[in-house]
Amino acid sequence: MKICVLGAGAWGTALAINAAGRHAVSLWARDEAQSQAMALARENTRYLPGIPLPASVQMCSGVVPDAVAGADLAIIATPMAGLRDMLLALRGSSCPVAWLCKGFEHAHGGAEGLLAHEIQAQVAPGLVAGVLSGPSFAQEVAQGRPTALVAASVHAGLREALVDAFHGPSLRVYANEDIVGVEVGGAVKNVLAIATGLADGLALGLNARAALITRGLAEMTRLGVALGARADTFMGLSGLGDLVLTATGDLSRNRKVGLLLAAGKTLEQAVDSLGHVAEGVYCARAVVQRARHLGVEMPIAESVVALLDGRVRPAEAVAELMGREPGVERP
Ligand SMILES: NC(=O)c1ccc[n+]([C@@H]2O[C@H](COP(=O)([O-])OP(=O)(O)OC[C@H]3O[C@@H](n4cnc5c(N)ncnc54)[C@H](O)[C@@H]3O)[C@@H](O)[C@H]2O)c1
Ligand SMILES: O=P(O)(O)OC[C@H](O)CO
Repeated sequence: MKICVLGAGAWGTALAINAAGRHAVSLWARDEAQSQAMALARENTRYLPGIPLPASVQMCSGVVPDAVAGADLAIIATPMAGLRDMLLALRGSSCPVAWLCKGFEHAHGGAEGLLAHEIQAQVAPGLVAGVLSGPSFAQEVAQGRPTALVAASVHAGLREALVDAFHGPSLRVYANEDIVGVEVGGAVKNVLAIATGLADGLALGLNARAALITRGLAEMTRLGVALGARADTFMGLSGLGDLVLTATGDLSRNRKVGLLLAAGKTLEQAVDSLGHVAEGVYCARAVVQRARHLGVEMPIAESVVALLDGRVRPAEAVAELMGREPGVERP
């Protein structure tokens, strides 16, 4: 199969490396200089240092439709901020497309922040498209360490193409029809990982971490179901699986943001120090906005937004959550 990966950040590079032994893989970088440097060094020194780029991965840059010409599958590996433009560039293409981004689009003006498949329905409804998600740190996938992903789409052909493309000795790819649930899980876990990082940074203890993960899963499920997802999707890889990984794994950029805020860094300092995107920072407001619109209660996500907006300090966010009225346990 010919696979074109659009975006040479950590995750696009890792998946290109993983698939290279089994498929013809090209890796597109928007910055031509970065593309040339990677072709020369056979390494992504900026986003995935220390991991060799197989000789068979072809680096490219330039016009997107030219890059995907002749490909059997295009993978959009940009952050959510780049997805709309990428889909616009691919509008009219007959190549099946999957995105890897996890978030809601940053809400602009009065408009609501959209999930990836909602953006696609708006700007490129004719594409055969879907998402590849699940608990996966780029570094581990690039090193060939065992990982399980989920391929979600309403198109059976796209789900099968993603399994054919990436299922292999170190990657298991499960198919799922519930694209809404898979995307909501991937987006909301990033916001919750900021909360867990914060709690761990404040040394609140393991009980607090477990409480945040469990009640966070309930928030994620409530929002997802209100948006049309199946509740059981949140018990799967893109729900509980990715939440546990991101909330507890120190490779997570979103968790790091929480840890840094707890250590007294400003949001700007925290984000600048990462060198990578932390999608939770950009989609937390959209999560809360969509939840409010649907009448869904998301107190943990609300606290994360208050913190990111500078309306409360870390200790105040915790006090606010603990001071809520007692309630009945339900998802
Ligand atoms: N890194 C991971 O472990 C991982 C795993 C699963 C999913 N994801 C998701 O994949 C997406 C990409 O993450 P990443 O880790 O590769 O990010 P990264 O920060 O490592 O790299 C981002 C890449 O996108 C490019 N980029 C940035 N803004 C862009 C824009 N507006 N338009 C086009 N290109 C742009 C950058 O030049 C860079 O090549 C995110 O949504 C992330 O949540 C990441
Ligand atoms: O580093 P993070 O927090 O963006 O998380 C990376 C992946 O989404 C984990 O599945």
